[in-house]
Amino acid sequence: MSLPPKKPTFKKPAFKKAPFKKPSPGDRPIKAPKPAPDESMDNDIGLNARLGALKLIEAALDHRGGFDEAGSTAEFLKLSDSERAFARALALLVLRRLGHLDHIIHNKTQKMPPEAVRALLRIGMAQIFFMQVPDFAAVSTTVKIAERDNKTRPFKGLINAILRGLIREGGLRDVNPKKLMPDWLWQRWLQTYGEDNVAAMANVLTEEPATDLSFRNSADRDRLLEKLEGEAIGELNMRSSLRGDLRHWEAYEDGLWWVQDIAAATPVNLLGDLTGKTALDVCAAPGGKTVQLVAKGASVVAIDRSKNRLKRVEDNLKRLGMTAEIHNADAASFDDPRQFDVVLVDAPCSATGTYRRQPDVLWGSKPADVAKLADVQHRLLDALADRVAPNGDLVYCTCSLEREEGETQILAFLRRNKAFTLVKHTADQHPDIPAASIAPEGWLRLLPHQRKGGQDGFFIAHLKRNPV
Ligand SMILES: C[S@@+](CC[C@H](N)C(=O)[O-])C[C@H]1O[C@@H](n2cnc3c(N)ncnc32)[C@H](O)[C@@H]1O
Repeated sequence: MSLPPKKPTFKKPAFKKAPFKKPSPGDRPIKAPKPAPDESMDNDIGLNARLGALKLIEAALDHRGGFDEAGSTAEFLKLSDSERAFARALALLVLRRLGHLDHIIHNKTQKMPPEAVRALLRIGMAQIFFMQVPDFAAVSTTVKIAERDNKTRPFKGLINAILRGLIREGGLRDVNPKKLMPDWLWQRWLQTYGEDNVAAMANVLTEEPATDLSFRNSADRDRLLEKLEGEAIGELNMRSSLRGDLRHWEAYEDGLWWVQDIAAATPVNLLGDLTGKTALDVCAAPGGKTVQLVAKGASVVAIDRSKNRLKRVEDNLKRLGMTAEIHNADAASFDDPRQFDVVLVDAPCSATGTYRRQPDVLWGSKPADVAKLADVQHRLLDALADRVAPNGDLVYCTCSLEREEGETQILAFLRRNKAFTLVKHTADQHPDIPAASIAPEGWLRLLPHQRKGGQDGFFIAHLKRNPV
């Protein structure tokens, strides 16, 4: 088949930068670490960053959570700030586009090359197509890394030829969305959500997610809209088009806002004013919803099983000048007889809904994870039901797109617990939530493509404990 005329279907995106601030980890796209003046492009600085990216990708593909583990090893932490930032940015781009990149490799080779060679081609292509890295640097560093290893050395000519050929072709062609994600997830979501939805959900991967912020009050949000280059997307929420180190963004030090995807902010947004009420946040870390509950006026008890992650709740509360009672405990066996006006169960889950920001969940998750986590959610719900005061609210949510962790879980809970009734939310009550994200049953099933610019995938059910 002959190629269409050289017409790139992809443009390197232009990003707005935060005013006059230094570059930061997570800032994308990013320049490759600069070579020292007397060194050629194959200097160790550039190579180390790319080798770091390869390690992150390998770990992410190996198992769930591998990306974060690899990012906290001593070896990775030895890299300089700019090398780490580059490595993370490159690895995330590869993971977001993995299906597409592998599809290109498949088309360009007669026989799929070994995994180590594919890994190199992926990082080369991601730099060429999506990063502000000069094409020659992307090619030469990739070939240089290939030369270092017996397994990849014989393929360095092939790598060089493929990457240069792609540069000559001038850009990426669109790809069937089915190629963008692992087949098992595509099939699963196809069954659950239908073809149009699953294709749109896959295409979300091709967009760079913006940063959403939650505020203590709408007056601060409105006042800061311009400075934070934001768009109001909820009563207390903003979508900012800024990039870069958010510690330098307006009012960060004043603790007026925190980063939180709009979907993640929605469970607490559903609750009204909580002044004078008590709230139990049982899977609290890193604390995004804890601080929302405090901001709404509740006295909050926050629990998390992970000591390390709980430290982040403490740090967040401190920065925002807020307080909560904190416990490091397993919520399923938390020995505390108190009942609360609000109990929030933001349960551990497969996190498949977070794939826009954490594309590693697509490739590290396995079908068996969902069943295991559904068991944990079941246990947590049963253990916590009695902590809800009569007439109190129980909000259950997961950042998962799997029914077993959402709809099925809540239907089963309601069958087991006659003391609870589902609160039916409607689109009329919530003009800020995409109407398609509110299910006829009254719970919320937020799909990533249902909001312009995307949102995390979430399931949210709001239950009321009946009065005695
Ligand atoms: C989805 S995250 C919570 C996110 C958090 N609510 C927020 O908005 O920032 C799930 C949390 O549940 C915690 N967790 C898992 N199992 C738990 C258990 N049995 N008891 C308490 N916390 C648990 C994990 O450590 C993790 O921090």
